[in-house]
Amino acid sequence: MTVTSEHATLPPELIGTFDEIRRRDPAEPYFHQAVRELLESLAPVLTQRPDLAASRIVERIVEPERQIIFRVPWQDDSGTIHINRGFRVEFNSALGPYKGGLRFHPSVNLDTVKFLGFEQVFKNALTGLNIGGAKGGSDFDPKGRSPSEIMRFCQSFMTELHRHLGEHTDVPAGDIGVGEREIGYLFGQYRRLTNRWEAGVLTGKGLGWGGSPVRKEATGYGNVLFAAEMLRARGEDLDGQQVLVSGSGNVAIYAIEKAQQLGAHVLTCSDSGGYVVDEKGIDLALLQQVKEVERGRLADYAQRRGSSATHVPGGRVWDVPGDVALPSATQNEIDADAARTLVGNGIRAVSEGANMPTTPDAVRVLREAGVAFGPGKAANAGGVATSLLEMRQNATREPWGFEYTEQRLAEIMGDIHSACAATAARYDVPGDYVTGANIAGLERVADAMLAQGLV
Ligand SMILES: NC(=O)C1=CN([C@@H]2O[C@H](COP(=O)(O)OP(=O)(O)OC[C@H]3O[C@@H](n4cnc5c(N)ncnc54)[C@H](O)[C@@H]3O)[C@@H](O)[C@H]2O)C=CC1
Ligand SMILES: O=C(O)CCC(=O)C(=O)O
Repeated sequence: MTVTSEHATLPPELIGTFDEIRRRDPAEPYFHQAVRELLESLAPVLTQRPDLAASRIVERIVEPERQIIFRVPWQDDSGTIHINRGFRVEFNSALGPYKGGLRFHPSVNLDTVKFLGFEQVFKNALTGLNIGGAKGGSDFDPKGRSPSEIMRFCQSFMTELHRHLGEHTDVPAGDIGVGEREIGYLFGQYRRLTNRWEAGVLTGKGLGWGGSPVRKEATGYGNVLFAAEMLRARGEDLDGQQVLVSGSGNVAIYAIEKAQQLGAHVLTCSDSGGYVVDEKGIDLALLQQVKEVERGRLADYAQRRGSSATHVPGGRVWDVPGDVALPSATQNEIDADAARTLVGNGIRAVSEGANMPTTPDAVRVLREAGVAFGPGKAANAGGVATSLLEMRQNATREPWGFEYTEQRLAEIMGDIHSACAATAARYDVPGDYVTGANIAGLERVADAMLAQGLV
């Protein structure tokens, strides 16, 4: 083994493990990035827990339990046949049934799904609940497709995937391009194929047929609650802060709502066509009308909002000065250059609503500048945690109210923040939420695996 500068940040005993991952799956850069980020945090726990190395827990944890790749044929409205590819990576079920969302986006490939599934394992462990980790999706592009095309695609996707699912086996939910509408089509097809009303097999369902209050809001709300906890630990709060949000989908919209409820001034949001800066603060009702109801573009928001809002085609929200950044669109959307701009503009906290939105170099820039940094596996865990609350309501057939469910979410986010902070302090890196989240998540999964024999 040749040790190179690329290995400098890895614990020496894990260099071989990391090289082996790259040798086996050389075309998976996102997965390598996610694994490296975890391994870089593990030196202190490996020193204190020699049982982990002896049982080769890290080598086992980086290998998915199962990867499913399948053909998804479907017909568009004009009768043309399309063939997409479907994926489900069932990464780890030591803590409970596989759990994690489905992403429909043309960029989806095995690498994307694998990195997301890997992150999901530790995120789900951090919730303190009994859920394993998985992720799935397809390279299907829903943009511009009619509702009946979306329905036919979902039906074809589920026709293959259903044999791998079950409320005690694997429970998907939404992610990019998959919301309540798509979950409805997927559930309908699952029910037809299995002849079972098995509500707990999918989460993110509609409220009238087994969904949970607050699931739709949970990821965005949870991320803002996590950011508020990080600020509180520094003697600050969100009231009056200038907040930058990227994205304008599910996570972004409900992050904006909760930040505004807590007194923040949300200046920005974005989509793949560009971003909006609104000096009066984002008008949530208008944003929801444009994005959730009309499924339109942000340029329409700026046009209808009047003089307070500017639409900037292309570009990035991170050039706008602000106090708190909530990246809520997609992976690697804050690079080192954007991070330096944020730091130069006086950013005080960055909390990841999206999965892996900050590149490793950018994370280093932020941490070295003393910015409070909430990694996605902790900060955006409110969505999956509320999915578990949905499954709980499905199992008992007892629906909860909005306020009660939101209170449970707030408690879970507070507990996740405390677990990360306490673990960071225990390993002599107080305030380092990355190390805290990685070690706390890994230890919970590892302990379950050790208790279950050679799994
Ligand atoms: N929906 C959920 O419960 C959870 C979602 N997440 C993560 O949050 C992020 C956003 O997901 P959702 O809001 O659910 O999806 P969504 O489909 O509702 O919205 C995605 C947003 O990101 C933007 N976007 C996507 N790809 C982009 C690209 N390549 N360039 C620029 N903008 C892009 C879209 O324009 C849209 O505004 C993803 O990283 C997802 O994995 C994390 C935890 C839970
Ligand atoms: O609610 C879920 O099961 C999964 C949410 C998700 O995909 C995520 O946390 O990234």
